[in-house]
Amino acid sequence: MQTTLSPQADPGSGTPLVVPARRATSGDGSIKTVWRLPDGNQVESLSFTLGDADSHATPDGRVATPVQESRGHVVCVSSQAGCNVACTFCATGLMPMRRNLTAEEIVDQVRQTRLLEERDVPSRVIFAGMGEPLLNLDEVLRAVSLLETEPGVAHISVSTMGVLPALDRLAEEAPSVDLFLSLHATTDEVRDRLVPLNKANPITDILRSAENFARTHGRVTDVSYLLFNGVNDSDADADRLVELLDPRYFRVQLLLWNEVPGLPFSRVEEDVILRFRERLLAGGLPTYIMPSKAQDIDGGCGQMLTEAAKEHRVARSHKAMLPLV
Ligand SMILES: C[S@@+](CC[C@H](N)C(=O)[O-])C[C@H]1O[C@@H](n2cnc3c(N)ncnc32)[C@H](O)[C@@H]1O
Ligand code: SF4
Repeated sequence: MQTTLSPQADPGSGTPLVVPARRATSGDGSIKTVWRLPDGNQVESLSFTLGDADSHATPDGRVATPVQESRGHVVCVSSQAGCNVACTFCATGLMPMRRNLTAEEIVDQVRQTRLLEERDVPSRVIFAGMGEPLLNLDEVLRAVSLLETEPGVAHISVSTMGVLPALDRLAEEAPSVDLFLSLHATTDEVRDRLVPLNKANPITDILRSAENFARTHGRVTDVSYLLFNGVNDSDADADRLVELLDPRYFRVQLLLWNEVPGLPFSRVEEDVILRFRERLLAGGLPTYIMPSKAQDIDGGCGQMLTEAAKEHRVARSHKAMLPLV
């Protein structure tokens, strides 16, 4: 269900920096909001609940919730309007990079979500909406310190493609943050084609930095792995992942791709993701499947702003760059 909203001022905290332009509620209860920024740019956030049904067994029989130890309400915020990393599978990557968000605009996505939604305050905020947080690190670090004192926010996570040396700076300056590293490939050859900044930040380098992050913080790093049909879903990929990741420092969250029309990828079937998970578990690597949220309302980052994406699809020529499948 999608609704168009008029901007509303919040009498409690002055004029909001982000105002809801559109909202859509999924059958699974997730809510996607398109926020209008003061200069007219737009970004998206997603709020959802993690429950027991979203938990998965680890190799030793323990149960791990997908977003570290947090259950409850999660708000996924944007840190940039657009993203110039231009990952070849991502709707946001198809858009032009407009600008970095300020720390206040990032935090206001959480505050305004709390005001709009009649549910508990978010227990976790995750920087996994539009944009690459490490390419807006100063503002993201300021936002993290503001969120640390925000009512009800118990956990803060940053999801990144891995940008060096910004990742090392995040480890040093944000000890409260949990890290999600978006890996999505087990060889540089494949990752170069999925994530253009891999050429400057190859797998070995970002994993070394992420391992250091986990050691420094005393918490495991979650490695996000999106499965693409015929691209990165083989048994050999699973075995390479086991070789690459030390289970003392990493665990894997497997994800299904939200289809973005026009992009040359396809989502794997459920039996493939289950087989892949079993192979990682057999190799001793803690692994869980992150349930897809908001499938019925274009839940993937940037997907509600796909009109903008379509305009720029031809100009960015992803297909020409990427004869992957
Ligand atoms: C949108 S990104 C934002 C944070 C950061 N830029 C990153 O890439 O980790 C958050 C996660 O969503 C994933 N993602 C992007 N497009 C997706 C899609 N269409 N379906 C599922 N996940 C997607 C990314 O790979 C990443 O793991
Ligand atoms: S996946 Fe992340 S880094 Fe890549 S284009 Fe999308 S938002 Fe940017």
